[in-house]
Amino acid sequence: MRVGLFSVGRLKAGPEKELAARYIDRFAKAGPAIGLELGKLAEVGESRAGNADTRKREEAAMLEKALPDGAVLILLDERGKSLDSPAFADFLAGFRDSGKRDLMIAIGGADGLDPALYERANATLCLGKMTWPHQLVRILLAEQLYRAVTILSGHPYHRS
Ligand SMILES: C[S@@+](CC[C@H](N)C(=O)[O-])C[C@H]1O[C@@H](n2cnc3c(N)ncnc32)[C@H](O)[C@@H]1O
Repeated sequence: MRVGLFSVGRLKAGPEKELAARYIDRFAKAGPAIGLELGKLAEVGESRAGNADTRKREEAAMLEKALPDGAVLILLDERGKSLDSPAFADFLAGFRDSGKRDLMIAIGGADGLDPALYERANATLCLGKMTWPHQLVRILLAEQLYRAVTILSGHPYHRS
């Protein structure tokens, strides 16, 4: 199964971009052995429309364009469901084992994600109850994807 990321807000060159890329690269290298491949990495700039509802609608339209046909859509939101790392690994493996070809995880911009996306999404997950900037969310998610692969493959990176 290909695991892609959609992010509103571009990462500038610097330590956040480097760290996110480091974990994405580790995920890309270790994932195929357990049936998880790196999918599409879609990064779009924040909409500049006049109000938050319009901005979120425009950003949601960009997400719809980037979504592969039939993809599982997972939203990240501080009000979402909290999973520990082994449960996140099982969550991914469940979609993989049910034969899904693509799964895309979406991170919103400063306004968050459009409400319509929550109806379309297969699940909404959180990385704790605090609100993080999208740059840090990208890093946290990338690390958890790599960690999930190590859990599923029995690699000692994750020690519970
Ligand atoms: C700065 S936050 C936007 C907060 C916005 N006020 C809202 O109501 O959603 C940018 C994005 O980072 C992600 N995010 C921030 N904190 C998170 C958390 N604790 N768990 C999961 N995702 C989070 C979400 O995708 C969010 O849309």
